[in-house]
Amino acid sequence: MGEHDLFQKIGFIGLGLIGGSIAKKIHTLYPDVTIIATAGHQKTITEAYGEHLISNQNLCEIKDFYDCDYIFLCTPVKRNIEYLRQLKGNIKNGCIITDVGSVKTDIHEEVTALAMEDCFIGGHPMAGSEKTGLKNANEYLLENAYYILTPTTKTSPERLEEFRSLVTQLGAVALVLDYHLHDYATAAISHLPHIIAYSLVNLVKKSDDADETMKTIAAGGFKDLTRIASSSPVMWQNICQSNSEQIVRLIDAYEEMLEKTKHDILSSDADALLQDFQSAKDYRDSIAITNKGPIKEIYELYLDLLDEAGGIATVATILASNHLSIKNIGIIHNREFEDGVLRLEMYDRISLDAAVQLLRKHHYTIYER
Ligand SMILES: NC(=O)C1=CN([C@@H]2O[C@H](COP(=O)(O)OP(=O)(O)OC[C@H]3O[C@@H](n4cnc5c(N)ncnc54)[C@H](O)[C@@H]3O)[C@@H](O)[C@H]2O)C=CC1
Ligand SMILES: O=C(O)C(=O)Cc1ccc(O)cc1
Repeated sequence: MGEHDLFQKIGFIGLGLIGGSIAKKIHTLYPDVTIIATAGHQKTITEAYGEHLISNQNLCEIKDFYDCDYIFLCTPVKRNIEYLRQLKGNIKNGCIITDVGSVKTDIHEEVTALAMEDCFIGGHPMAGSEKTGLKNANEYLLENAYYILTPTTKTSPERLEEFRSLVTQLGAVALVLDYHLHDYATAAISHLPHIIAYSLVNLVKKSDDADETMKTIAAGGFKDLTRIASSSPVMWQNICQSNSEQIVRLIDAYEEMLEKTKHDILSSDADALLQDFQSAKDYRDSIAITNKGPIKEIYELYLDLLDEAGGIATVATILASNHLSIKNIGIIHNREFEDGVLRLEMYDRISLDAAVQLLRKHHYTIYER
C-alpha cells in the first residue's frame, strides 16, 4: 500500500499563491487524488477546473468538504478562523484540518475553544513572495523551504508523522514548533520587516517632491528592503490583527534601537555607530555562510551564443521583452564547455522554463544541467 493511499480527497479553502501552489504539487505527485476547492471568486475555481487541478466547477459549500481526508485553510488568517468554525461537526472521522496562515496562536486558541484539537495541526510554509493569486502559484514554491508544524496537545504522534510525511513529499523541510514561539519568531523575521518596509515606502512617498526625485533615483538598497511592501494588503491587515501582541512587542524593541541610533548620531558617537554596523554585518554575513537550512536551488541554463556582434545584448533583450529578469549572467569556459558558453541564472523555476522555451524558439542551443 503506497503512502498516499492514506488520502483520497483533499480540500482547499482559498486557492491563491499558497493554496494553489500546494494543490499543484499534490496534483503532480498524486494525479488520482481528488482535489476540491473554494475561493473568494468563481474565476479562480473556473481557472483551476480548466487546468484540471480541481474536480469542482463552482464554488464549494462547507458540506462539500465532509469526505475530505485533509482540508487546507489558505485564506487570510482571520478568515481561516471563520472557516474553522464552520467546519466543526462537518468533517469525517480522521480528517486532518490544517492551515497555512502566517500566525498560529489565534487559530490554536479557537481550535481549543471549539474542542477540535484532535483533528487540527497548524502549518506555515516559510515560502512565498509579494505576489498573490492562483496565477502566481507554482508547484515548486515550497521546494526546500521550511514548513513549520504546530501540533496541538492532542495531536497523535501517528497523525503528526503522517502530515510531516506529506509536507516532506511537497518538497519542504518540516520543523515542529510551539505556536507561541512561532508567533514571536515570525513577528521578528517576517511581520516587523513587513511593517518596516511599508512604513519606509510611505515615508518616501510622503517626503518626495512633485518631480518624484526620490522615486526616480531609488537604488538597489531601497528596492531590496521594500520588495515585500508590494504584498497583499488584506493578508497583512489580517496578520497584524492576529499577531498584535508579538508585533507590538517587536515594534517597541525596534523603536528602542532606532532611538539609540538617533542618539549615537546626534552625539557623534563614532565608536557606537561602527560597533552596531559591524555587529549587524557579522550577523547578516553569518546567515548566508553558516545557515544549515535548505539548499537553494539554482535556476540556470547554458547556451551557445550566435556568432554575431551584440550577441549577449540580443539574448538579454529577448528575455527582457518577455518580462523575464536575469539574476546572473556570465561567460563560462571549462572542460565541459571548451569553446565557452553563456551562463544565465534566473530567479525561479517558472522563469527558467520560460527562458529555455523562448530561447529555443529563437534557435539558440540550450544546455540544461
Ligand atoms: N504570501 C505569502 O508569501 C505567504 C502567505 N501565507 C499565508 O497563506 C494564506 C494565504 O495567502 P496567499 O495564498 O498568499 O494569498 P492569496 O491572496 O494569493 O490567496 C488567498 C486566497 O483566499 C481566497 N479568499 C479570500 N477571502 C476568502 C473568503 N472569504 N472565502 C473564500 N476564499 C477566500 C482568495 O480568493 C484566494 O484564493 C494567508 O493566511 C497567509 O498569511 C503563508 C506563507 C507565505
Ligand atoms: O516575500 C517574501 O520574501 C516573504 O517573506 C513571503 C512570506 C510572507 C508571509 C509569510 O508568512 C511567509 C513568507
